[in-house]
Amino acid sequence: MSTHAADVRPLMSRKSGRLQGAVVVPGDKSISHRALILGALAEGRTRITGLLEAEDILCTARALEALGAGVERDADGAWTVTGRGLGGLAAPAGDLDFGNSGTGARLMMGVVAGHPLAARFTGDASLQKRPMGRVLAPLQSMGLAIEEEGRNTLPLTLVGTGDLVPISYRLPVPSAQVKSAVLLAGLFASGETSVIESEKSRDHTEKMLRYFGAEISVEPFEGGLRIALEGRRTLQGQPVAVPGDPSSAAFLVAAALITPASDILVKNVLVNPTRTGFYETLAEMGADISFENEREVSGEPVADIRARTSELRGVTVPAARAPSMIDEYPMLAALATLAEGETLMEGLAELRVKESDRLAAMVDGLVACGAIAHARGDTLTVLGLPKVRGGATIKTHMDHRIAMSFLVLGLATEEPVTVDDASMIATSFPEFRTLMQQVGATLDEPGQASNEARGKDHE
Ligand SMILES: O=C(O)C1=C[C@@H](OP(=O)(O)O)[C@@H](O)[C@H](O)C1
Ligand SMILES: C=C(OP(=O)(O)O)C(=O)O
Repeated sequence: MSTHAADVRPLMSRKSGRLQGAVVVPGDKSISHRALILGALAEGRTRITGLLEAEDILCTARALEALGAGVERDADGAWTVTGRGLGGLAAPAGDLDFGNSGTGARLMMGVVAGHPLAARFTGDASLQKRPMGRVLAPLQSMGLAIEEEGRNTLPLTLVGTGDLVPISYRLPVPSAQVKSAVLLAGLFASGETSVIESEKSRDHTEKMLRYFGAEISVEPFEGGLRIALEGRRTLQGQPVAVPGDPSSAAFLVAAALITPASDILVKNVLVNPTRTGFYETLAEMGADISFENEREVSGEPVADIRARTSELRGVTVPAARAPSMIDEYPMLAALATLAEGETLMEGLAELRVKESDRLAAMVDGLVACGAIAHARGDTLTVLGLPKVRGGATIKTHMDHRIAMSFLVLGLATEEPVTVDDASMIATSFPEFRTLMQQVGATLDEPGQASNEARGKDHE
């Protein structure tokens, strides 16, 4: 059971002046999970530079180690994974604990499915509420067995097999995690496994599989895409340089837009088009942002993102854009409170099954801050105001993105914004507070700010 309740740490942000500077955000979370996993399934060694050293990723690293892969942090900060080859992982001695990470748990289900071993998957209180049926259903049709039959949430004991059968699977939900779990399982099945998606979701698994030597094709299919993988092909360990996470960069960019006279450069950010919906939306809202120094790193497009203070206007964000900015809606919703007019965000059903129900958490928190927001079905509407009051303590529900989004909003509200627990930020972006402070943002523990103020009164 998680000991999370004991570590709860509130954090407060206050109206900030000019933010400026150049920062480097930590490595992309999605690519980091995949580099560790493919490294473990490959022959030979995979050296990873820029790996995100956050809780979600460390959980995946520990799970792979428990399954027999070699995972080590080198003295220079790079990580080396010693692969066991396809099908070479072994039964773990204890539970595989994925903490707060949906990606880690779901991708690793595809890996365990292809090995003749049993593993008990578990996670924290948030992860234990999240739906796993979306991954278990296709994996079961390939041959995975579940000890707790009929159960779709963790903890679960999964029993894999050396005899997976390939499937052709049409994604019922737009999810890169489901797509990736099926493709990873497909590595172990003899013949072609294919996944059909109607909206293109992040494609890091496909790209990295190809890079490690898998036989994989991606073709247009009935208005969407069909990804086909030939099973039982050896993967070869490769060097991987992980670029900065655009989902983490989003918080710094957003902070620059809503604080006066700000100018921030976030360097070395992944700008794969399956991940840049937030930046596209910001441009439509009139934000002063630009991609500079565009280049390619390990087969992924990378750029430095510059953001300056901007007058934003409300826009309609179409449902088709949701997969490419799925984790950025909390931040966008917070920004929309300060844009002129209405922002309508459509097609957000998936937000209800993230680390928290993000639609509900955003509406509740925004309304508590004096903003105007409501959710109807899978649409979120926010009406911008010239000023937002703030002055609330936000319930973050063990959700890192809710915590970071409200801390950014608090830099521009009239009164400070407190989040009830900032500890979950460590799951994806442990350097958040340091980097925000480095560019000039005012973030402190709630008691700390009032002590400082009191100290000043006596000076
Ligand atoms: O594949 C991935 O790395 C991810 C996919 C997305 O989840 P879904 O697959 O549930 O959309 C995203 O929200 C998550 O942060 C990372
Ligand atoms: C949804 C997220 O991650 P995961 O699904 O891996 O928990 C996220 O980081 O916003």
